[in-house]
Amino acid sequence: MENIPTVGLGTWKAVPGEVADAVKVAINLGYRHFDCAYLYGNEAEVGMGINSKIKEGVVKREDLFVVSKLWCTYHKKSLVKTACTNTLKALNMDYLDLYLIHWPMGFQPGKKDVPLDGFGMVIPSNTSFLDTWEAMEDLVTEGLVKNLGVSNFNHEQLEKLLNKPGLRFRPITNQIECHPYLNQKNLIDFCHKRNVSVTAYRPLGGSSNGVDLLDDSVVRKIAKKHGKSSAQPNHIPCLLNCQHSGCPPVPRPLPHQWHRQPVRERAVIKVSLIQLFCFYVKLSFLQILIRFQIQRNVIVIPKSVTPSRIRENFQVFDFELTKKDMEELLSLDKNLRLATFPSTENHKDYPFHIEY
Ligand SMILES: NC(=O)C1=CN([C@@H]2O[C@H](COP(=O)(O)OP(=O)(O)OC[C@H]3O[C@@H](n4cnc5c(N)ncnc54)[C@H](OP(=O)(O)O)[C@@H]3O)[C@@H](O)[C@H]2O)C=CC1
Ligand SMILES: O=C1CO[C@H](CO)[C@@H](O)[C@@H]1O
Repeated sequence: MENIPTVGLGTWKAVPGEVADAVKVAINLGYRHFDCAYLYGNEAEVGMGINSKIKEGVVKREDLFVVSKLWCTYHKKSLVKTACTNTLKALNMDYLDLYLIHWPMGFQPGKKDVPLDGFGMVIPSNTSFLDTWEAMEDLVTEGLVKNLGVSNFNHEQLEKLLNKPGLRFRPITNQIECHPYLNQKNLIDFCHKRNVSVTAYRPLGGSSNGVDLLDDSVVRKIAKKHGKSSAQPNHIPCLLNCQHSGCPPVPRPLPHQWHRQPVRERAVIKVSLIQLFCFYVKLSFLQILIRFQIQRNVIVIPKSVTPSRIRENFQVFDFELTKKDMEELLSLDKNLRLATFPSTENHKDYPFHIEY
């Protein structure tokens, strides 16, 4: 079983036109894991970003860990290979490192990704994820995919899959929503006990209809406490270019001295410095949420198309949360699930009717 790089780049809602550049920036910064899906409608652009870095010689294909997901309208055994080859064509790649069943629920095949009935509820297919898994296993045998996994599976569904008679390949991960307001402790414990890793999606509160975890006082407190904030002044360019004790050192002799600036100008500069400082500290708040997952042995795939954030989200290996920080973050749980997929609630395989 291959190791999945701990921090990957999420690509949901990363629009074509932005995402190829984001991927390139990420590769330059050291990201090696990319989380894609047919559903996100941007695999061709993600592939362009990755392939251009391979062409430049910055990375080799084998250095990367590219993940995609089988959408629900392709659960019929006869459609699984078509779905996978379409994804490979879009990405312009020969193989995937990991292919996930995106949801345990199969939908009626067709042009609509989420086919709905007159009541606005999803039209299911008569498939079972155990059968779908067999077709997924064929993809490994045929060399199109290196590893298999699942996403949005509850513990009973995962257990059922692990106990499937004649299982040829085990799922290596369960990709699930996970952040301090839905910490998934029980499901994570369950997966880890069965040697299935967990990948946290929406780790920062989500790309769409999310929660603002920056507003949480505990998250803010822990983030402030960690060197991230005290390290920030080094990143702040000195607006005055002076050597006043409150400013970071600058490399060359200075034309202007802080104490010689007019009072009004000093006030304006102070405000700018504070704003800049807050900007950086705010960014660092979210690093805490990524670090939180890493320290729980959970793989994490924050999404960003903003270069400074892509960088920030990867700078999470130079500090450690204490046991108390971890406990405090865990205590924030309020079972707040963001990705509830309400139109699928009546589906026989809807995963969220049981506790975990
Ligand atoms: N298996 C599944 O069913 C699901 C899988 N996923 C996967 O998980 C990934 C991550 O989840 P996602 O829903 O995207 O949400 P995230 O929790 O990763 O949050 C992404 C949002 O946070 C912003 N952001 C990122 N970094 C920072 C930062 N340092 N400071 C401030 N804001 C920041 C992004 O903005 P911007 O881009 O503008 O910088 C974006 O709006 C998805 O992209 C997808 O790959 C997601 C949902 C379901
Ligand atoms: O990956 C995904 C992106 O988010 C969607 C809405 O929550 C999910 O349905 C989907 O699984």
